[in-house]
Amino acid sequence: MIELINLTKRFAENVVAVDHVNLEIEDGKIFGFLGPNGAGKTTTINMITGLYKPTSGRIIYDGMEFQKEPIKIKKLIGFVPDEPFLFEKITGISYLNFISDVFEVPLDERKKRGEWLIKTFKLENSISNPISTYSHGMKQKLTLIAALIHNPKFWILDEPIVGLDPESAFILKNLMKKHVEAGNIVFFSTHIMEIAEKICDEIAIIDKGKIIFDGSINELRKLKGDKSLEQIFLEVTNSESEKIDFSYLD
Ligand SMILES: Nc1ncnc2c1ncn2[C@@H]1O[C@H](COP(=O)(O)OP(=O)(O)OP(=O)(O)O)[C@@H](O)[C@H]1O
Repeated sequence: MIELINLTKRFAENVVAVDHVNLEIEDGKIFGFLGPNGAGKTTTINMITGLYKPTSGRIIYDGMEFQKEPIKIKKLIGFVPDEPFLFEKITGISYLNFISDVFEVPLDERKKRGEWLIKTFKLENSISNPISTYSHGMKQKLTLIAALIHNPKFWILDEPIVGLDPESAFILKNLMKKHVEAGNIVFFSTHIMEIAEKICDEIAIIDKGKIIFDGSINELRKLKGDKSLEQIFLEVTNSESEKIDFSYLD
């Protein structure tokens, strides 16, 4: 379980990116984190993966306080950031070996799991090439493989589907489902409402740093009527998109 208690990040006196966020993510759930641009998704994800120190509040993984046991918890996390940091000069396989060393993945395990992931994401022909020669999507896939190579319980993925081709997106969605079937947790942010609608057991919508909805999509529909998630999202985030005068383009 992941618990966020009054989690807050203030970047400046008047910039509260994440404002007293309270969330509970149970084992066995795919949790979708939605919100408009600048809502606080990446800031929240950066705090729960240890990249940012919260201004206040608590982050608890399976009863362990993140601030007290960061190393132990980080070993349980597979993190895909919104902008991958990769070493361009080394090869894909050297990068995976480096990450496996950091996470102390035994040789036979990294070989088995690594080879399977490389094959599944169709990177066999490029894994021995320098990362600088990879396309954006190939870098995204390598980042995913590196995040999953130590078989972490908690997958924390910031916009993981952006940049993936339809086949890779399909594979990732199935990996996510399998992962939670085994009692683990997938926490991911997305702007793609169809994906959230299809695969999430639970969602939270954040807007201007505050959680404005937390529950299942069915619960959201009960509150807001039987509309598409996109319509409900635009409504609850007070989007003014319906007021845009597209006739300007005629
Ligand atoms: N390092 C920073 N310094 C100052 N302000 C920041 C910093 N990082 C984020 N912010 C501000 O915090 C708020 C939340 O940003 P965040 O990146 O978390 O949004 P997001 O929901 O991930 O947006 P997007 O969907 O565009 O990726 C924004 O107002 C942003 O300008």
